[in-house]
Amino acid sequence: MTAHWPAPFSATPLDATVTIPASKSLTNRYLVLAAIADGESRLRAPLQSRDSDLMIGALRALGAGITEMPGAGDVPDLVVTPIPAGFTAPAGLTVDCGLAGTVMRFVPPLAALVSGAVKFDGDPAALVRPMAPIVAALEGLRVRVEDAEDGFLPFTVHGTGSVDGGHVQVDAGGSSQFISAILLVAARFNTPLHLEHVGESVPSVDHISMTVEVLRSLGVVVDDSTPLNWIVTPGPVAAFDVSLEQDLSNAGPFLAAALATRGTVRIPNWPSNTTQVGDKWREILPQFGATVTLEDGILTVTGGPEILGVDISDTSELAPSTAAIAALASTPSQLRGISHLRGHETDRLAALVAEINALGGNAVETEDGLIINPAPLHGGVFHSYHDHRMATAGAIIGLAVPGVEVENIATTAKTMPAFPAMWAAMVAQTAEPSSSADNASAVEAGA
Ligand SMILES: O=C(O)C1=C[C@@H](OP(=O)(O)O)[C@@H](O)[C@H](O)C1
Ligand SMILES: C=C(OP(=O)(O)O)C(=O)O
Repeated sequence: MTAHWPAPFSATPLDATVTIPASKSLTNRYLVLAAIADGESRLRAPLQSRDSDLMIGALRALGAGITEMPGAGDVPDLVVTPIPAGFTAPAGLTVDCGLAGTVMRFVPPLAALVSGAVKFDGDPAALVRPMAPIVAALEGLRVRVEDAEDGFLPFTVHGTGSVDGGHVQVDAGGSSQFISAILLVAARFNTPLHLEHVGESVPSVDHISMTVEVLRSLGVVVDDSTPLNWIVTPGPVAAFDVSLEQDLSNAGPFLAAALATRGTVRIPNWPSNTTQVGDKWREILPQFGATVTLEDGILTVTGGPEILGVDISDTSELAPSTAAIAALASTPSQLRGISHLRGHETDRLAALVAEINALGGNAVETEDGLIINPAPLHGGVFHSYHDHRMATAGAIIGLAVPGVEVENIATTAKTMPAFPAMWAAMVAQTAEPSSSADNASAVEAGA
């Protein structure tokens, strides 16, 4: 059994500069689109992590050529040649989705565009994540999906090499990825796709906007003028050469560190214009009493003298970090509109309540989120549930509460394998202020 990770505690305010690896959501979208583009594409400084590795493995298995090439920095670029026309999946192919929502939702519609049977499987925790709407959408597009009656992985997609579009209804109340998945490949359908959401409200709508914006940037015509309806016109996906933005959602724990220690954390190269939901930290953190500035591309967050409670909706994948900050606040917080977190890497609402309360906190689950009341926290084990954002939530709390140990910190490899080293280096910058410039580059290198 791996030892628990003693979360670094900082009795003094941090003063640190951190650079974050590339966005998971952008890397995995661009990888899928490169696999169906009209020529060779290049991803510069992409994410290197378990989720991106799983996507690369899936796309290679489906016929795409993906090669590492030296990049401008430490991270190699990826050069992608698209899936050849008429590709047939090798007999017995199983795609390992791990625990990656972007792989288990985005790749099955792509498998429908090649010939042959492709089985999708994943980690034990992946086998309880909702998949029924993807299966229903594929079946609505007249794609045969085998063993999918229970609405979960594993199942097998029987592709015929082409998909006709048409009007498809999908209930994306459980995940925005059900919409993104179909939209991403729809330009390669034979006829226009009209995708319509039916059901309760769609979560994580920023991620759907990201999908639409990325598609448009590659010449795909998407009409989203009617709310909850998307029409995609068949046509080429233009081959591309993109530099990936850093992951602004994964910036969250580092920015939260400024609040947890009443210190300052700076992130250079913050994009001035982005589709990432993580840009919302600029709205969220001031509500907790932090000062946030964006000048010359440097995002600077300084924690206030105390953390104020918040009442906030639709934090999507930012919710675990937001809850961790709320657990350190001096007034109550309510997080709303995140019931779908029950279908993320784990049931995040139950997990956050269990782990915050195990440290002496006072968190309760509501129908659509969490209420977190102020309470003095103490040290103890913070369990991760194989969830990278649970692990980083434990790290945030551990900065302010001595004696927190995070179980399975290695699960951060899902989107940020260097997290433990980056976190230690961030804390070390403050411990040795005279060498802060050196430490800044160590953090940037993820050393
Ligand atoms: O499309 C994407 O890249 C994502 C969409 C969101 O999923 P949900 O809509 O299931 O929240 C988000 O939480 C996930 O981390 C990434
Ligand atoms: C929900 C998340 O991931 P996934 O892409 O696996 O859905 C997440 O990263 O917070």
